[in-house]
Amino acid sequence: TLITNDTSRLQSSYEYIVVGGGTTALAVANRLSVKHTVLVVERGSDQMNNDFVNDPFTIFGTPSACSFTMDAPPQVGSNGTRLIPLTHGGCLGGGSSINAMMGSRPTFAGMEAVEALGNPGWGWNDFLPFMQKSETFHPPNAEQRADGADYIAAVHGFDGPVGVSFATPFVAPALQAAGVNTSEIIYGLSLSPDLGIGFSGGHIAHYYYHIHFNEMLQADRRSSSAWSYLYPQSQQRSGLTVLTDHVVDVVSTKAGSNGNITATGICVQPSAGGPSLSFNVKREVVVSAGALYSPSILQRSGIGNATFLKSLGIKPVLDLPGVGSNFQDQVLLANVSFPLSPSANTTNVTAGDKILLGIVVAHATATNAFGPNGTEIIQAALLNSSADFTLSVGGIVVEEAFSAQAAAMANAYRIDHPIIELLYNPGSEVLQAWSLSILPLSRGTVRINTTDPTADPVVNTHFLTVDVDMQIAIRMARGLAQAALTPPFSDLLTPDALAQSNVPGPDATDDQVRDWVLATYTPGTHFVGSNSMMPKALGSVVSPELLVYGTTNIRVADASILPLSVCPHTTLGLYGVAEKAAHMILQTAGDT
Ligand SMILES: Cc1cc2nc3c(=O)[nH]c(=O)nc-3n(C[C@H](O)[C@H](O)[C@H](O)COP(=O)(O)OP(=O)(O)OC[C@H]3O[C@@H](n4cnc5c(N)ncnc54)[C@H](O)[C@@H]3O)c2cc1C
Repeated sequence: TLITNDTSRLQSSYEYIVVGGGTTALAVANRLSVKHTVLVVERGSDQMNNDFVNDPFTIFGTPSACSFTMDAPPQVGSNGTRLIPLTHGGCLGGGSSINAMMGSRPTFAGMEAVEALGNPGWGWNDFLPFMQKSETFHPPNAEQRADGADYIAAVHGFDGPVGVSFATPFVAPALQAAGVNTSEIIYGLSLSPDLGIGFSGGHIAHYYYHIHFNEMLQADRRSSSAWSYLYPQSQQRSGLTVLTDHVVDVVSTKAGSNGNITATGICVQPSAGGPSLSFNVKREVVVSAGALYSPSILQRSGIGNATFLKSLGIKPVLDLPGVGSNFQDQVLLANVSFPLSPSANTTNVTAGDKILLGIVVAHATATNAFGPNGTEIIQAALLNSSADFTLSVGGIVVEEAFSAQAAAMANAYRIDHPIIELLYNPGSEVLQAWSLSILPLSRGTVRINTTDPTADPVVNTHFLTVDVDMQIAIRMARGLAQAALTPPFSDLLTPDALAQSNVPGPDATDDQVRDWVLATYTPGTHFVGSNSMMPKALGSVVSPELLVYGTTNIRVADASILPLSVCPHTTLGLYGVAEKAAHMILQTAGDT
């Protein structure tokens, strides 16, 4: 594999061009380049030898050469005042080179909802084999099993590129045990044998991570898509060229006789500035720049809302109003730290210097979180939600997109999709409990405001603008307070830990909790949906084959295609998307 930032080493034409060198992109490129020439173009740099990026125990959130943040402007869902930071990965590996490596998957109920939105072939049973193809799962060893880890072999893969394993040794067994027991009490849940079984029903689980812990494979290294699909000796491809430090400006197209358009290549420029240059494509262009950037590339290429594009001086080649709409993310209550009791200051609780996030997690269903009628309460709230605000801001482009998604979500909750994730983090001075909403209904937009390819798009998140999302966020905050007051987790904290944390106590009114949520929440950083896969009549962008509607050979393969936020954490699901995308592309090429 040739990885370079020097364009003089490149050919002028490739069979496939992959736009972006991130999580999904490198997996797609790996599979296509077994038999075909492939060019990957990544805006960021190659950080292969950067130990800070590779080390899975680097303190999460520390800025790195791969970590970038843009701000969403203040809006209703942020009290009209706060900027909302949108952090993303910007080197080879993309988000997988900076993320917290928590290895969850979408659920059975979630993938059924995706399929029900007009996407045959995307239900759990069809999708699972693609997730399995991507992974080498490392079963827990005797020591980890003794501490509570378990797995179900039938749902895993054992010879894919991505290393997935429990931490070795278990990070902080005493905290994990406390987190399990407290979550059992708060949500009435029990320990699952494996969090990747598409679980129906809420559960508690010990997290596994996308980390190569295995000495034979790669010891203690982040299993980013770069370290899984690109760098290892076993993954070298003579047909694969990766151009770094170059930003893709547009996909060049020509019109066909039947009204469809066909990609002929791409136009790129050095990320640091300089003259543009073009590459031709013989077969397909795969846009994989992530949910924040893929819509921008389509928009610059003249694919999007024609009126909007004209307002920026861009000649529309395809009027596809859904490009950049249906953007969504979960809401994370993460500014929550509880002071550690001095008596609990042991590495069994604090994890010493090997801190990983979310070492134990509870996935609560609506019934677990809202009581015996929880599912009916949330279903009614979803089905009675008004589309007016979301339609007015462009979060959806046709009203039916909102009702169809609300109905698919309501059905997922009927099956028993989780609604809240509660997770516990170790630490030497404080312990953290965080809470993540999983399946929001609020929808935002990603739109360029300039044709400069190096500029960030404007992302209007519109988080928490649909009331059901706020109801869930309030329940999330209540769960955090309960955790701080419920033994055995509370036994690890100082007696005044809840007051010190600023989390509203049990006596706070819903209005007080709402205010705290609006002042405190951050994005889950699992951005999806901005080029959604749904029927075109719902104002969507790609078909179930991931082809951009109205094109013969432009596919999108990244988090932007997910119409719903069905993954508690996205990465392992996105490797499934990548494997499925590559399979469909190779089918079109007649290779499978
Ligand atoms: C801080 C953080 C923590 C997270 N923690 C977890 C976790 O614990 N577990 C989990 O499963 N998920 C986690 N995620 C989410 C997960 O990492 C992302 O959802 C996933 O990486 C997105 O993959 P993608 O392929 O859609 O896009 P990305 O991986 O973002 O790849 C897009 C790539 O395209 C490049 N690009 C963009 N525009 C252009 C252009 N014009 N030209 C060329 N290149 C371009 C970008 O530089 C980037 O490398 C986290 C994310 C963040 C940001």
